[in-house]
Amino acid sequence: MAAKSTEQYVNIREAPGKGEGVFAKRNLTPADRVYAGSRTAEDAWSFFGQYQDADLKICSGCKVARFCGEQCQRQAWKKYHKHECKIFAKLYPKILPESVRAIVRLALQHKHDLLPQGTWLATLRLVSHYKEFERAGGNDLMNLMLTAKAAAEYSKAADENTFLLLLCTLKTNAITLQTAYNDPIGLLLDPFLATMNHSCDANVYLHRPTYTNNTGWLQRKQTAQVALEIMPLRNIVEGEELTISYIDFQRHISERQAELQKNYFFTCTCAKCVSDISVDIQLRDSDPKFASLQAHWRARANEHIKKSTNTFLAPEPLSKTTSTLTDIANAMEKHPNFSPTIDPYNRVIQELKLLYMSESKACDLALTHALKQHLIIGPQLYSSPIHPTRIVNALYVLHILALLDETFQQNHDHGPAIERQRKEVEKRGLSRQSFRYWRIRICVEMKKPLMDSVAQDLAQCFAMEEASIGPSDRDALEYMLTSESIKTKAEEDMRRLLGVEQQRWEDVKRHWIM
Ligand SMILES: C[S@@+](CC[C@H](N)C(=O)[O-])C[C@H]1O[C@@H](n2cnc3c(N)ncnc32)[C@H](O)[C@@H]1O
Repeated sequence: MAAKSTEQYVNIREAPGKGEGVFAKRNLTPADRVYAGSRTAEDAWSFFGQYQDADLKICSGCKVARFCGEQCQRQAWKKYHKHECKIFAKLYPKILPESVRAIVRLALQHKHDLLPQGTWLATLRLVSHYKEFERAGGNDLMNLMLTAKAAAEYSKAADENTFLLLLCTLKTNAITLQTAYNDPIGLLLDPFLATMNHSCDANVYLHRPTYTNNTGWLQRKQTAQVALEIMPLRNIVEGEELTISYIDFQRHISERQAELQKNYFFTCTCAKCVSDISVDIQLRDSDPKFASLQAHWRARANEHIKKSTNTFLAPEPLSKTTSTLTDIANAMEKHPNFSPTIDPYNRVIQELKLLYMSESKACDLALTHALKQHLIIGPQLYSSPIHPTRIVNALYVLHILALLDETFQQNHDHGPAIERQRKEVEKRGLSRQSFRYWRIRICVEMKKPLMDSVAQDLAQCFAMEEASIGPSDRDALEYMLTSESIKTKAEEDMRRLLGVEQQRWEDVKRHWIM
Protein backbone atom coordinates (compact mmCIF):
# COMPACT_ATOMS: atom_id res chain seq x y z
CA MET A 1 0.00 0.00 0.00
CA ALA A 2 1.33 3.38 -0.96
CA ALA A 3 1.45 5.98 1.81
CA LYS A 4 -1.18 8.69 1.98
CA SER A 5 1.09 11.42 0.70
CA THR A 6 1.74 9.32 -2.37
CA GLU A 7 -1.95 8.72 -3.04
CA GLN A 8 -2.63 12.44 -3.25
CA TYR A 9 -0.32 12.67 -6.23
CA VAL A 10 -0.35 9.39 -8.12
CA ASN A 11 -2.27 6.21 -8.70
CA ILE A 12 -1.41 2.80 -10.05
CA ARG A 13 -3.37 1.63 -13.07
CA GLU A 14 -2.99 -0.23 -16.30
CA ALA A 15 -0.36 1.19 -18.62
CA PRO A 16 -1.28 -0.07 -22.10
CA GLY A 17 1.29 -2.57 -23.36
CA LYS A 18 3.36 -2.38 -20.17
CA GLY A 19 1.28 -4.06 -17.44
CA GLU A 20 0.66 -1.64 -14.58
CA GLY A 21 2.21 1.78 -14.16
CA VAL A 22 2.18 4.88 -11.95
CA PHE A 23 0.23 7.92 -13.19
CA ALA A 24 -0.05 11.55 -12.05
CA LYS A 25 -3.41 12.35 -10.46
CA ARG A 26 -2.74 16.06 -10.88
CA ASN A 27 -0.19 18.39 -12.43
CA LEU A 28 3.19 17.98 -10.75
CA THR A 29 6.26 20.21 -10.58
CA PRO A 30 9.81 19.49 -9.38
CA ALA A 31 8.76 20.97 -6.02
CA ASP A 32 6.17 18.24 -5.38
CA ARG A 33 7.41 15.70 -2.88
CA VAL A 34 5.55 12.80 -4.43
CA TYR A 35 6.70 10.01 -2.24
CA ALA A 36 8.57 10.75 0.90
CA GLY A 37 10.22 8.41 3.33
CA SER A 38 7.14 8.04 5.46
CA ARG A 39 6.64 4.37 4.85
CA THR A 40 7.74 1.70 7.23
CA ALA A 41 10.02 -1.21 6.52
CA GLU A 42 6.90 -3.39 6.48
CA ASP A 43 6.13 -2.15 2.98
CA ALA A 44 9.55 -2.40 1.44
CA TRP A 45 12.37 -4.81 1.73
CA SER A 46 15.89 -3.49 1.55
CA PHE A 47 19.26 -5.13 1.45
CA PHE A 48 22.33 -3.13 2.23
CA GLY A 49 25.13 -5.00 0.68
CA GLN A 50 27.82 -2.87 -0.76
CA TYR A 51 28.34 0.13 1.42
CA GLN A 52 32.03 -0.08 2.12
CA ASP A 53 32.29 2.86 4.49
CA ALA A 54 35.35 2.48 6.69
CA ASP A 55 33.33 3.54 9.72
CA LEU A 56 30.99 0.60 9.46
CA LYS A 57 31.26 -2.17 11.98
CA ILE A 58 31.90 -5.59 10.47
CA CYS A 59 30.30 -8.61 12.07
CA SER A 60 33.11 -10.49 13.84
CA GLY A 61 31.31 -13.79 13.25
CA CYS A 62 30.96 -13.82 9.43
CA LYS A 63 33.21 -10.86 8.51
CA VAL A 64 30.72 -10.02 5.76
CA ALA A 65 27.74 -8.12 7.17
CA ARG A 66 28.30 -4.48 8.10
CA PHE A 67 26.44 -2.33 10.58
CA CYS A 68 26.41 1.33 11.43
CA GLY A 69 26.74 0.71 15.15
CA GLU A 70 26.03 -1.62 18.02
CA GLN A 71 22.33 -0.84 18.21
CA CYS A 72 21.95 -1.47 14.50
CA GLN A 73 23.85 -4.73 14.86
CA ARG A 74 21.66 -5.88 17.76
CA GLN A 75 18.48 -5.15 15.80
CA ALA A 76 19.81 -6.82 12.66
CA TRP A 77 20.80 -9.88 14.64
CA LYS A 78 17.23 -10.39 15.79
CA LYS A 79 15.64 -9.48 12.47
CA TYR A 80 17.78 -11.60 10.16
CA HIS A 81 21.48 -11.86 10.84
CA LYS A 82 21.42 -14.71 13.38
CA HIS A 83 20.20 -17.00 10.61
CA GLU A 84 22.59 -15.94 7.86
CA CYS A 85 25.74 -15.29 9.94
CA LYS A 86 26.79 -18.92 10.19
CA ILE A 87 26.19 -19.48 6.48
CA PHE A 88 28.39 -16.54 5.51
CA ALA A 89 31.03 -17.50 8.13
CA LYS A 90 31.31 -21.04 6.77
CA LEU A 91 31.99 -19.70 3.28
CA TYR A 92 34.41 -16.96 4.27
CA PRO A 93 36.81 -15.83 2.68
CA LYS A 94 34.46 -16.52 -0.23
CA ILE A 95 31.69 -13.93 -0.19
CA LEU A 96 28.44 -14.68 -1.95
CA PRO A 97 27.43 -12.04 -4.52
CA GLU A 98 25.08 -9.32 -3.36
CA SER A 99 22.01 -10.69 -5.16
CA VAL A 100 22.49 -14.13 -3.61
CA ARG A 101 22.88 -12.74 -0.11
CA ALA A 102 19.76 -10.67 -0.72
CA ILE A 103 17.53 -13.62 -1.71
CA VAL A 104 18.99 -15.84 1.01
CA ARG A 105 18.17 -13.19 3.61
CA LEU A 106 14.66 -12.76 2.25
CA ALA A 107 13.98 -16.51 2.27
CA LEU A 108 15.48 -16.98 5.73
CA GLN A 109 13.33 -14.17 7.11
CA HIS A 110 10.26 -15.81 5.60
CA LYS A 111 11.19 -19.26 6.89
CA HIS A 112 11.65 -17.98 10.43
CA ASP A 113 8.49 -15.84 10.42
CA LEU A 114 10.49 -12.64 10.60
CA LEU A 115 8.94 -11.07 7.53
CA PRO A 116 5.40 -9.66 7.46
CA GLN A 117 3.28 -12.04 5.41
CA GLY A 118 2.12 -9.10 3.26
CA THR A 119 5.69 -8.28 2.16
CA TRP A 120 6.37 -11.87 1.18
CA LEU A 121 3.15 -12.19 -0.81
CA ALA A 122 3.59 -8.78 -2.46
CA THR A 123 7.12 -9.81 -3.48
CA LEU A 124 5.89 -13.06 -5.03
CA ARG A 125 3.20 -11.17 -6.97
CA LEU A 126 5.68 -8.87 -8.71
CA VAL A 127 6.43 -9.33 -12.40
CA SER A 128 9.35 -11.77 -12.45
CA HIS A 129 9.66 -12.78 -16.12
CA TYR A 130 10.37 -16.24 -14.76
CA LYS A 131 8.92 -17.89 -17.89
CA GLU A 132 10.73 -15.50 -20.26
CA PHE A 133 14.07 -16.18 -18.57
CA GLU A 134 13.39 -19.89 -18.98
CA ARG A 135 12.42 -19.50 -22.62
CA ALA A 136 15.46 -17.30 -23.38
CA GLY A 137 17.76 -20.07 -22.08
CA GLY A 138 21.47 -19.67 -22.75
CA ASN A 139 24.14 -18.56 -20.32
CA ASP A 140 21.90 -16.15 -18.46
CA LEU A 141 19.46 -18.88 -17.51
CA MET A 142 22.31 -21.24 -16.66
CA ASN A 143 23.79 -18.63 -14.29
CA LEU A 144 20.43 -17.94 -12.67
CA MET A 145 19.82 -21.66 -12.13
CA LEU A 146 23.28 -22.23 -10.68
CA THR A 147 22.85 -19.25 -8.38
CA ALA A 148 19.44 -20.49 -7.22
CA LYS A 149 20.89 -23.95 -6.61
CA ALA A 150 23.75 -22.50 -4.58
CA ALA A 151 21.38 -20.32 -2.55
CA ALA A 152 19.18 -23.37 -1.77
CA GLU A 153 22.13 -25.56 -0.81
CA TYR A 154 23.88 -23.02 1.38
CA SER A 155 20.83 -21.71 3.18
CA LYS A 156 18.27 -24.57 3.15
CA ALA A 157 15.74 -21.75 3.42
CA ALA A 158 13.74 -22.59 0.30
CA ASP A 159 13.87 -24.89 -2.70
CA GLU A 160 15.68 -24.13 -5.96
CA ASN A 161 12.52 -23.09 -7.79
CA THR A 162 11.57 -20.56 -5.13
CA PHE A 163 15.07 -19.13 -5.25
CA LEU A 164 14.95 -18.96 -9.04
CA LEU A 165 11.67 -17.04 -8.81
CA LEU A 166 13.13 -14.68 -6.18
CA LEU A 167 16.21 -14.11 -8.29
CA CYS A 168 14.16 -13.26 -11.40
CA THR A 169 11.95 -10.98 -9.27
CA LEU A 170 14.99 -9.21 -7.86
CA LYS A 171 16.51 -8.78 -11.32
CA THR A 172 13.31 -7.29 -12.74
CA ASN A 173 12.28 -5.07 -9.86
CA ALA A 174 15.11 -4.23 -7.47
CA ILE A 175 16.45 -0.71 -7.44
CA THR A 176 20.07 -0.02 -6.66
CA LEU A 177 20.14 2.42 -3.80
CA GLN A 178 22.75 5.08 -4.23
CA THR A 179 24.11 7.88 -2.15
CA ALA A 180 23.54 11.37 -3.50
CA TYR A 181 26.95 10.98 -5.10
CA ASN A 182 25.81 7.92 -7.05
CA ASP A 183 27.81 5.43 -4.99
CA PRO A 184 25.93 2.15 -4.63
CA ILE A 185 24.69 1.27 -1.14
CA GLY A 186 22.49 -1.74 -1.68
CA LEU A 187 19.25 -3.02 -3.18
CA LEU A 188 15.67 -2.03 -2.53
CA LEU A 189 12.71 -4.16 -3.46
CA ASP A 190 9.65 -2.02 -2.92
CA PRO A 191 6.29 -3.22 -4.27
CA PHE A 192 5.15 0.34 -5.00
CA LEU A 193 8.34 1.53 -6.72
CA ALA A 194 8.41 -1.75 -8.61
CA THR A 195 5.28 -0.66 -10.49
CA MET A 196 7.17 2.20 -12.12
CA ASN A 197 7.86 1.63 -15.79
CA HIS A 198 10.89 2.64 -17.78
CA SER A 199 11.49 5.48 -20.21
CA CYS A 200 14.82 6.53 -21.76
CA ASP A 201 13.57 10.07 -21.22
CA ALA A 202 12.41 9.53 -17.64
CA ASN A 203 10.42 12.30 -15.98
CA VAL A 204 11.23 11.39 -12.38
CA TYR A 205 14.27 10.32 -10.44
CA LEU A 206 14.52 8.53 -7.13
CA HIS A 207 16.16 11.08 -4.93
CA ARG A 208 17.97 10.25 -1.75
CA PRO A 209 18.64 13.06 0.66
CA THR A 210 22.26 14.14 0.96
CA TYR A 211 22.88 12.81 4.36
CA THR A 212 22.97 9.45 2.70
CA ASN A 213 26.62 10.31 2.22
CA ASN A 214 27.42 9.78 5.84
CA THR A 215 26.03 7.72 8.62
CA GLY A 216 22.90 9.85 8.67
CA TRP A 217 21.44 7.46 6.12
CA LEU A 218 22.12 4.51 8.30
CA GLN A 219 20.68 6.23 11.34
CA ARG A 220 17.55 6.96 9.37
CA LYS A 221 17.35 3.32 8.39
CA GLN A 222 17.46 2.28 12.03
CA THR A 223 14.16 4.01 12.53
CA ALA A 224 12.83 1.75 9.78
CA GLN A 225 12.16 4.57 7.35
CA VAL A 226 12.98 4.24 3.71
CA ALA A 227 14.23 7.70 2.89
CA LEU A 228 13.51 7.89 -0.78
CA GLU A 229 11.66 10.56 -2.70
CA ILE A 230 10.28 10.61 -6.20
CA MET A 231 11.64 13.79 -7.65
CA PRO A 232 9.90 15.15 -10.76
CA LEU A 233 12.63 16.25 -13.15
CA ARG A 234 10.24 18.56 -14.98
CA ASN A 235 6.58 19.53 -14.95
CA ILE A 236 4.30 16.51 -15.36
CA VAL A 237 0.68 16.91 -16.43
CA GLU A 238 -2.30 15.16 -14.89
CA GLY A 239 -2.74 11.70 -16.41
CA GLU A 240 0.89 11.44 -17.57
CA GLU A 241 2.81 8.33 -16.60
CA LEU A 242 5.70 8.68 -14.14
CA THR A 243 8.74 6.88 -15.45
CA ILE A 244 12.25 6.14 -14.26
CA SER A 245 15.20 4.94 -16.30
CA TYR A 246 16.26 1.32 -15.71
CA ILE A 247 19.44 1.69 -17.75
CA ASP A 248 22.09 4.17 -18.81
CA PHE A 249 19.90 6.34 -21.05
CA GLN A 250 22.83 8.06 -22.81
CA ARG A 251 23.91 4.93 -24.67
CA HIS A 252 23.18 4.41 -28.33
CA ILE A 253 19.63 3.35 -29.19
CA SER A 254 20.74 -0.10 -30.39
CA GLU A 255 22.52 -0.84 -27.10
CA ARG A 256 19.62 0.47 -25.00
CA GLN A 257 17.08 -1.63 -26.89
CA ALA A 258 19.24 -4.74 -26.64
CA GLU A 259 19.74 -4.33 -22.89
CA LEU A 260 16.05 -3.70 -22.17
CA GLN A 261 15.04 -6.69 -24.24
CA LYS A 262 17.60 -8.99 -22.63
CA ASN A 263 17.01 -8.02 -19.00
CA TYR A 264 13.42 -6.72 -18.94
CA PHE A 265 11.83 -8.37 -21.98
CA PHE A 266 10.32 -5.33 -23.69
CA THR A 267 10.98 -2.94 -26.54
CA CYS A 268 11.02 0.66 -25.41
CA THR A 269 8.79 2.96 -27.46
CA CYS A 270 9.39 6.19 -25.53
CA ALA A 271 9.64 9.47 -27.46
CA LYS A 272 13.45 9.43 -27.21
CA CYS A 273 13.65 5.93 -28.69
CA VAL A 274 11.27 6.80 -31.52
CA SER A 275 13.28 9.91 -32.36
CA ASP A 276 16.68 8.17 -31.97
CA ILE A 277 15.59 5.35 -34.28
CA SER A 278 14.55 7.75 -37.04
CA VAL A 279 17.76 9.84 -36.63
CA ASP A 280 19.81 6.65 -36.79
CA ILE A 281 18.08 5.43 -39.95
CA GLN A 282 18.45 8.85 -41.58
CA LEU A 283 22.14 9.01 -40.66
CA ARG A 284 22.84 5.56 -42.08
CA ASP A 285 21.15 6.61 -45.34
CA SER A 286 22.61 10.09 -45.65
CA ASP A 287 26.08 9.67 -44.13
CA PRO A 288 26.95 5.98 -43.82
CA LYS A 289 30.61 6.87 -43.25
CA PHE A 290 29.84 8.89 -40.12
CA ALA A 291 27.41 6.23 -38.90
CA SER A 292 30.11 3.57 -39.12
CA LEU A 293 32.67 5.89 -37.53
CA GLN A 294 30.31 6.34 -34.58
CA ALA A 295 29.92 2.57 -34.29
CA HIS A 296 33.71 2.22 -34.32
CA TRP A 297 34.12 4.84 -31.52
CA ARG A 298 31.49 3.08 -29.46
CA ALA A 299 33.01 -0.36 -29.87
CA ARG A 300 36.51 0.87 -28.91
CA ALA A 301 35.21 2.90 -25.97
CA ASN A 302 33.12 -0.02 -24.69
CA GLU A 303 36.09 -2.36 -24.89
CA HIS A 304 38.49 -0.08 -23.04
CA ILE A 305 36.02 1.21 -20.43
CA LYS A 306 35.15 -2.41 -19.69
CA LYS A 307 38.80 -3.29 -19.26
CA SER A 308 39.37 -0.43 -16.88
CA THR A 309 36.26 -1.02 -14.75
CA ASN A 310 35.83 -4.79 -14.74
CA THR A 311 38.21 -6.24 -12.19
CA PHE A 312 37.65 -9.77 -13.48
CA LEU A 313 39.19 -8.94 -16.84
CA ALA A 314 42.95 -8.65 -17.12
CA PRO A 315 43.42 -4.93 -16.51
CA GLU A 316 45.27 -3.06 -19.21
CA PRO A 317 47.94 -0.50 -18.28
CA LEU A 318 46.44 2.80 -17.28
CA SER A 319 48.41 4.72 -19.88
CA LYS A 320 46.96 2.51 -22.62
CA THR A 321 43.38 3.13 -21.47
CA THR A 322 43.84 6.86 -21.11
CA SER A 323 45.62 7.26 -24.44
CA THR A 324 42.99 5.20 -26.29
CA LEU A 325 40.10 7.07 -24.68
CA THR A 326 41.83 10.41 -25.33
CA ASP A 327 42.25 9.45 -28.99
CA ILE A 328 38.53 8.69 -29.23
CA ALA A 329 37.55 11.98 -27.55
CA ASN A 330 39.92 13.98 -29.80
CA ALA A 331 38.68 12.27 -32.95
CA MET A 332 35.09 12.96 -31.97
CA GLU A 333 35.73 16.61 -31.10
CA LYS A 334 37.53 17.22 -34.39
CA HIS A 335 34.84 15.73 -36.57
CA PRO A 336 32.70 18.38 -38.33
CA ASN A 337 29.50 16.50 -37.34
CA PHE A 338 30.49 16.40 -33.68
CA SER A 339 27.84 16.91 -31.04
CA PRO A 340 28.57 16.39 -27.31
CA THR A 341 25.49 14.21 -26.99
CA ILE A 342 26.77 11.54 -29.36
CA ASP A 343 27.55 8.34 -27.49
CA PRO A 344 30.28 7.48 -26.37
CA TYR A 345 31.56 11.04 -25.88
CA ASN A 346 30.18 11.59 -22.36
CA ARG A 347 31.14 8.11 -21.21
CA VAL A 348 34.69 8.57 -22.48
CA ILE A 349 35.05 11.97 -20.79
CA GLN A 350 33.59 10.56 -17.56
CA GLU A 351 36.01 7.64 -17.56
CA LEU A 352 39.00 9.89 -18.26
CA LYS A 353 37.93 12.23 -15.45
CA LEU A 354 37.75 9.37 -12.97
CA LEU A 355 40.99 7.77 -14.12
CA TYR A 356 42.91 11.04 -13.94
CA MET A 357 41.53 11.84 -10.52
CA SER A 358 41.68 8.49 -8.79
CA GLU A 359 44.45 6.58 -10.54
CA SER A 360 46.87 9.21 -11.80
CA LYS A 361 46.13 11.85 -9.14
CA ALA A 362 46.25 14.39 -11.96
CA CYS A 363 43.78 17.06 -10.83
CA ASP A 364 44.56 19.36 -13.74
CA LEU A 365 43.53 16.79 -16.34
CA ALA A 366 40.60 15.60 -14.24
CA LEU A 367 39.43 19.21 -14.01
CA THR A 368 39.41 19.75 -17.77
CA HIS A 369 37.28 16.65 -18.27
CA ALA A 370 34.98 17.47 -15.35
CA LEU A 371 34.44 20.96 -16.80
CA LYS A 372 33.67 19.56 -20.24
CA GLN A 373 31.03 17.38 -18.66
CA HIS A 374 29.56 20.19 -16.62
CA LEU A 375 29.63 23.03 -19.14
CA ILE A 376 29.49 21.38 -22.54
CA ILE A 377 27.89 17.95 -22.28
CA GLY A 378 25.51 18.22 -19.30
CA PRO A 379 23.33 21.09 -20.51
CA GLN A 380 22.75 19.33 -23.85
CA LEU A 381 22.44 15.76 -22.65
CA TYR A 382 20.17 16.21 -19.64
CA SER A 383 16.99 18.09 -20.38
CA SER A 384 16.48 18.89 -16.70
CA PRO A 385 18.81 21.31 -14.87
CA ILE A 386 18.24 19.31 -11.70
CA HIS A 387 19.13 15.95 -13.14
CA PRO A 388 21.10 14.27 -10.33
CA THR A 389 23.99 13.36 -12.62
CA ARG A 390 24.43 17.03 -13.49
CA ILE A 391 24.49 17.81 -9.80
CA VAL A 392 27.09 15.19 -9.01
CA ASN A 393 29.22 16.38 -11.94
CA ALA A 394 29.00 20.00 -10.76
CA LEU A 395 30.05 19.01 -7.24
CA TYR A 396 32.97 17.11 -8.73
CA VAL A 397 34.13 20.24 -10.57
CA LEU A 398 33.77 22.31 -7.42
CA HIS A 399 35.82 19.88 -5.36
CA ILE A 400 38.71 19.95 -7.80
CA LEU A 401 38.51 23.73 -8.19
CA ALA A 402 38.57 24.11 -4.40
CA LEU A 403 41.59 21.87 -4.08
CA LEU A 404 43.51 23.76 -6.73
CA ASP A 405 42.30 27.18 -5.58
CA GLU A 406 43.70 26.57 -2.10
CA THR A 407 47.19 26.18 -3.53
CA PHE A 408 47.18 29.92 -4.20
CA GLN A 409 47.52 30.34 -0.46
CA GLN A 410 50.78 29.89 1.36
CA ASN A 411 49.45 27.69 4.12
CA HIS A 412 47.84 24.89 2.19
CA ASP A 413 49.13 21.40 2.81
CA HIS A 414 48.38 19.63 -0.46
CA GLY A 415 51.97 19.12 -1.51
CA PRO A 416 54.01 20.16 -4.52
CA ALA A 417 52.23 17.88 -7.01
CA ILE A 418 48.89 19.68 -6.60
CA GLU A 419 50.65 23.05 -6.69
CA ARG A 420 52.27 22.05 -10.00
CA GLN A 421 48.93 20.93 -11.38
CA ARG A 422 47.31 24.23 -10.45
CA LYS A 423 50.12 26.07 -12.23
CA GLU A 424 49.50 23.89 -15.26
CA VAL A 425 45.81 24.87 -15.28
CA GLU A 426 46.82 28.52 -14.93
CA LYS A 427 49.29 28.20 -17.78
CA ARG A 428 46.58 26.76 -19.99
CA GLY A 429 44.23 29.63 -19.35
CA LEU A 430 42.48 29.85 -16.00
CA SER A 431 43.76 32.79 -13.93
CA ARG A 432 43.32 33.00 -10.17
CA GLN A 433 40.42 35.37 -10.54
CA SER A 434 38.77 33.05 -13.04
CA PHE A 435 39.18 30.10 -10.66
CA ARG A 436 37.19 32.00 -8.09
CA TYR A 437 34.68 33.33 -10.59
CA TRP A 438 33.81 29.83 -11.75
CA ARG A 439 33.61 28.45 -8.24
CA ILE A 440 31.04 31.08 -7.35
CA ARG A 441 29.13 30.98 -10.60
CA ILE A 442 28.68 27.22 -10.59
CA CYS A 443 27.40 27.31 -7.00
CA VAL A 444 24.95 30.12 -7.73
CA GLU A 445 23.65 28.61 -10.98
CA MET A 446 23.21 25.12 -9.55
CA LYS A 447 21.49 26.39 -6.41
CA LYS A 448 18.75 28.28 -8.24
CA PRO A 449 16.69 25.43 -9.75
CA LEU A 450 17.36 23.15 -6.79
CA MET A 451 15.85 25.65 -4.36
CA ASP A 452 12.57 25.28 -6.27
CA SER A 453 12.64 21.49 -6.17
CA VAL A 454 12.24 18.59 -3.79
CA ALA A 455 16.01 18.35 -3.59
CA GLN A 456 16.62 21.40 -1.47
CA ASP A 457 19.13 19.38 0.49
CA LEU A 458 21.27 19.31 -2.65
CA ALA A 459 20.99 23.09 -2.91
CA GLN A 460 22.53 23.02 0.56
CA CYS A 461 25.57 21.23 -0.86
CA PHE A 462 26.16 24.16 -3.21
CA ALA A 463 25.48 26.68 -0.46
CA MET A 464 28.14 24.94 1.62
CA GLU A 465 30.57 24.99 -1.29
CA GLU A 466 29.89 28.67 -1.77
CA ALA A 467 30.41 29.41 1.92
CA SER A 468 33.74 27.59 1.82
CA ILE A 469 35.04 29.93 -0.87
CA GLY A 470 35.53 32.93 1.41
CA PRO A 471 36.35 35.69 1.89
CA SER A 472 33.24 36.16 3.95
CA ASP A 473 33.00 39.48 2.22
CA ARG A 474 29.82 38.86 0.17
CA ASP A 475 30.19 42.11 -1.72
CA ALA A 476 33.43 40.98 -3.34
CA LEU A 477 31.75 37.77 -4.50
CA GLU A 478 28.69 39.63 -5.76
CA TYR A 479 30.95 42.03 -7.63
CA MET A 480 32.76 39.18 -9.34
CA LEU A 481 29.49 37.73 -10.57
CA THR A 482 28.00 40.98 -11.79
CA SER A 483 31.07 42.62 -13.32
CA GLU A 484 30.86 42.24 -17.09
CA SER A 485 34.63 42.54 -17.54
CA ILE A 486 35.40 39.78 -15.01
CA LYS A 487 32.73 37.60 -16.61
CA THR A 488 34.05 38.12 -20.13
CA LYS A 489 37.62 37.38 -19.05
CA ALA A 490 36.58 34.28 -17.05
CA GLU A 491 34.57 32.89 -19.97
CA GLU A 492 37.44 33.49 -22.35
CA ASP A 493 39.85 31.80 -19.91
CA MET A 494 37.52 28.83 -19.76
CA ARG A 495 37.25 28.61 -23.53
CA ARG A 496 41.04 28.48 -23.79
CA LEU A 497 41.38 25.90 -21.03
CA LEU A 498 38.85 23.63 -22.72
CA GLY A 499 40.36 24.22 -26.16
CA VAL A 500 37.03 25.08 -27.79
CA GLU A 501 37.01 27.21 -30.92
CA GLN A 502 35.24 30.56 -30.75
CA GLN A 503 32.38 29.60 -33.03
CA ARG A 504 31.53 26.43 -31.14
CA TRP A 505 31.95 28.26 -27.85
CA GLU A 506 28.98 30.50 -28.62
CA ASP A 507 26.89 27.38 -29.07
CA VAL A 508 28.21 25.93 -25.79
CA LYS A 509 27.29 29.15 -23.96
CA ARG A 510 23.80 29.22 -25.41
CA HIS A 511 23.08 25.84 -23.85
CA TRP A 512 24.64 26.25 -20.46
CA ILE A 513 23.26 29.64 -19.49
CA MET A 514 20.31 28.70 -17.33
C1 LIG B 1 9.60 -3.22 -12.50
S1 LIG B 1 8.38 -3.80 -13.55
C2 LIG B 1 7.40 -2.39 -13.83
C3 LIG B 1 5.95 -2.59 -13.48
C4 LIG B 1 5.17 -3.52 -14.35
N1 LIG B 1 4.69 -2.83 -15.53
C5 LIG B 1 4.02 -4.15 -13.62
O1 LIG B 1 2.96 -4.36 -14.22
O2 LIG B 1 4.16 -4.49 -12.44
C6 LIG B 1 9.31 -3.99 -14.99
C7 LIG B 1 8.58 -4.63 -16.13
O3 LIG B 1 7.55 -3.77 -16.59
C8 LIG B 1 7.46 -3.80 -18.01
N2 LIG B 1 7.87 -2.48 -18.54
C9 LIG B 1 8.54 -1.49 -17.88
N3 LIG B 1 8.69 -0.41 -18.66
C10 LIG B 1 8.15 -0.71 -19.85
C11 LIG B 1 8.01 0.00 -21.09
N4 LIG B 1 8.49 1.23 -21.23
N5 LIG B 1 7.38 -0.62 -22.10
C12 LIG B 1 6.89 -1.88 -21.97
N6 LIG B 1 6.98 -2.60 -20.83
C13 LIG B 1 7.60 -2.03 -19.78
C14 LIG B 1 8.46 -4.86 -18.46
O4 LIG B 1 7.81 -6.08 -18.53
C15 LIG B 1 9.46 -4.85 -17.32
O5 LIG B 1 10.20 -6.03 -17.23
